[in-house]
Amino acid sequence: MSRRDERRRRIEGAFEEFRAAVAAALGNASREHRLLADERARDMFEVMLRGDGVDRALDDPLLAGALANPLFSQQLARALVDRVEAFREWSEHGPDELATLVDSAARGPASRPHESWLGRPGTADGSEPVPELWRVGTGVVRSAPEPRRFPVAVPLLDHAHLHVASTHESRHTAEGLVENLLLRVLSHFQPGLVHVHVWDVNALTGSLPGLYPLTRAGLLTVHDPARLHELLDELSDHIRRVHTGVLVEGHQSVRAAGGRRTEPWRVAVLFGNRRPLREEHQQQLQRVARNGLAAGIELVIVDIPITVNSPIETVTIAPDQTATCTMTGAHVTVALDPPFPRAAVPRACAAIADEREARRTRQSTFADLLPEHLWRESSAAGVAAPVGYQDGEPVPVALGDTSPHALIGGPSGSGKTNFLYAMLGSLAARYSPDELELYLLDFKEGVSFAQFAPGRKDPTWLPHARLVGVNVNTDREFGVALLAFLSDEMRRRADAAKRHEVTKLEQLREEDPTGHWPRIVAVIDEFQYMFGERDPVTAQATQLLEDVARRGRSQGIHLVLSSQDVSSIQAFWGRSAIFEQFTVRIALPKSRRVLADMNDAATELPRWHAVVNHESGVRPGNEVARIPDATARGTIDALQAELHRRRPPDLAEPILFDGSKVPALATLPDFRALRPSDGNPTVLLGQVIDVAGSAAKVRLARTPGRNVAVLGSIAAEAAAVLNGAALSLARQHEPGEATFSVVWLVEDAKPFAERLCKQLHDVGHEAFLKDLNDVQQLITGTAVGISGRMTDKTPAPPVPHYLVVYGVDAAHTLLEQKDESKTSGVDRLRTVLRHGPEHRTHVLGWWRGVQRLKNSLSPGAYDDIGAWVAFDIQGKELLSLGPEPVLSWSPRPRRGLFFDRFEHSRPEVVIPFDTGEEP
Ligand SMILES: Nc1ncnc2c1ncn2[C@@H]1O[C@H](COP(=O)(O)OP(=O)(O)OP(=O)(O)O)[C@@H](O)[C@H]1O
Repeated sequence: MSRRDERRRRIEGAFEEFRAAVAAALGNASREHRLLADERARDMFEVMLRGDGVDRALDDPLLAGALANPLFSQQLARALVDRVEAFREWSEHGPDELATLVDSAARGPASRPHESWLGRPGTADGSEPVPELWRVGTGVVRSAPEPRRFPVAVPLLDHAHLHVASTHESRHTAEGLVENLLLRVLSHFQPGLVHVHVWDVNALTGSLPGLYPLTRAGLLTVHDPARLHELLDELSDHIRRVHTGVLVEGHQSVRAAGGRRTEPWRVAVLFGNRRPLREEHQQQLQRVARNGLAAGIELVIVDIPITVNSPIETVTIAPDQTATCTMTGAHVTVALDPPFPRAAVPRACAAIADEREARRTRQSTFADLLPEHLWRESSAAGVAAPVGYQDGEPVPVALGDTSPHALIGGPSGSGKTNFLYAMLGSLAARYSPDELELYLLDFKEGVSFAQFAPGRKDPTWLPHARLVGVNVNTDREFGVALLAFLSDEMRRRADAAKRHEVTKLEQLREEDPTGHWPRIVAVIDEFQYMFGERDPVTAQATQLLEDVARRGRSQGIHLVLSSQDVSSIQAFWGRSAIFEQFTVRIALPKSRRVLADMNDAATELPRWHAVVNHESGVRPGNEVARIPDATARGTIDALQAELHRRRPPDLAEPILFDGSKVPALATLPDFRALRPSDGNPTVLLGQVIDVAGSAAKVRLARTPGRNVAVLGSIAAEAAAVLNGAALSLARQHEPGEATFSVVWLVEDAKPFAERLCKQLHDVGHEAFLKDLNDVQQLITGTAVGISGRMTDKTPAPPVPHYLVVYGVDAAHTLLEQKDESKTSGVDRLRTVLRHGPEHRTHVLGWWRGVQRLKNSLSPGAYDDIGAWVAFDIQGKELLSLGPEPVLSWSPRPRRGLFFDRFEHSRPEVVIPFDTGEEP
């Protein structure tokens, strides 16, 4: 081998070595690199797997290779285990919990299989909670490791509208879904409680054919494709009417008003073609959607792109007929229930229509007005109750802040009293006496409200009644008294509200939850009597009526005025401030002027019907109702018996004001409250006309003028006042502490005087019966005694002395005679009248007329008679003794006019007492 070859071989060898060394080095690096790359690929795979979710990864074709690669099998296995773990809670409990939830929130036809209800009309009357959910199909969580099925249901009526979006391929599934839902709803409630409207942009007929039998019962209306505006107008009108009629302020929806539902639901189904509606329709539909739920309007919008600003549930149906809905979210695939059997649907609808017709033609009774459960409603926001029915639907009357007062008109015999009974019964059954108080006054000759107070035949009474006035037709003052009472109560409530820094009763009730703040409904039947004359009573009544009508609404005080003929009531129509407040108008057949001028609905009204209008009588507010018989036996009387039985044990009986009754002195609270005392005694002269039934009082102070005169020709009337006065004085003195001189100067009065003496003796007092023979001596003796005390510098304390004199004027001739000191009896009487009161000597005298009083006393002496009660004397005769308002007084049987110069600016009417057994 040459040296050259040798070197080459060595070089090559060295290179070989180098290459081997380099190769070895490079081989190491590449292995390292491969390992690193594998690790990184595994990490990235895991990130992808978990980031997008195992399910999506499993379905992703781009990842198919990676998923099959054994390199990643560990990561895949770990992610699958974790997924099962994550779903464990859901898989074990979720579907079952959902099933239970749907079961409880969607009772009966709302979720049960159709076999158990389809074809049987529903019974729910809306007073029970309405199902919150309605079943549409079965759902499954696509990604769950073990796909378990659960029922899917959506909220409807009162809770949410429904939007269904389908494709051309799935439209028939959408129609099936809508039909199923409508059948569930229609079959849950009593026929008539749900009305369906259908509008289809593409078809006059054709959509939802299975429901057509409902048309004949008026439960399905199919609208012309070209007339969507008519349907939308109808729905808008309905919302407005419900808002003014049934939704008294604060009632959030029709479901709150009056227990049993008073308004049917209206379900409007609109089928579109996936193109937007015209702009104006779009806007109107949005308005209906916004305000409809509270008014009982449910929109089912199919394939109309629209956004609405109110709760709405969306079901989206894919071309493969699977659906998703907003209720369950994007991960749940819903298999919608198949349509109910073709033949069964029209049969079921026919059954509903038949039942509805049967209900409509059936005469509704008083019992139908009553709720299933008594006394469940709250009057915080107002009161509402059905008063009758129209086509089987209840027609309510609502009184609240927005419809504060009601005016009822109807000629005699048209059923006004019956209407009032129906209304009062329906209200009293819903609201407990703690929620509602009734003040009932009847100016009719009859005694229509008497039955609400305890009577001899029927001792039960209506627990809500706080006052019942009957036979008040001649006492218009009682109307004034009631209005004055309401006005005072209104002020009391306003003050309480102010203290709590609120303005309305509803807020006051919230602020003062333990307070007793019921709504007050005051009914005045034949109220026009109050305004019958041009006199101070009418003036006062008008002023008070205006006060209560304007300000009662926010204090929960509501007036219901009824009359045979309201057309001529000046106080009413002449004062817009009054009648504008009477937004509820109820017109019975042939009534005039109760409704607005152009609204003649009452003329056509059949017997026993009423137009109920909550919009001040304008035509669109008309609702016609047939009023059931509420007067027959077993109606209002039976309800009253039941309510009476349930009354709270400490509830007082209503005050009964019976104009034909004579108040008994002995039982009068004001009389029983009298006790001996050191102060000035008070005489009770009769009962004034007020809500409390209080007595007319005169305080016998030790000042001039504290004598009392009775003026009139009838001894019995005079005696009722004088004896009542004397007996009330007797209660205020210990026996023997006062002297009573009882003098009869006319024969008619003798028995009354004798009886008074006996009654005074019976209670331990000294009473001296005197007559014409003794009168001169009595007057002289008394006058001399008084004069003596006046000159005496240190007189003994005076002994109270009451001279009860019947027929003072009869002694005039006798008293005109002068005695040895040249002083006449008339002068002595004057001394007694003038100076007696300061020395506790008071005259309670009867003069048989104003002229006789004037004749028997010198002119200045009239001033010494500070208080008087006049009976059969015309007002103008009394003008010399009292203020100008006496002029309007015309005497009436068993009523006196009372005036106390020290206390009154105007006289008051009094009812004389029954002071004990007749003589
Ligand atoms: N809805 C009704 N269904 C059956 N009978 C009725 C109905 N309404 C009233 N009646 C009967 O008609 C008669 C007259 O009714 P109601 O006394 O209510 O009339 P009114 O308008 O108050 O008459 P008036 O002013 O003369 O008393 C009564 O006998 C009553 O029972």
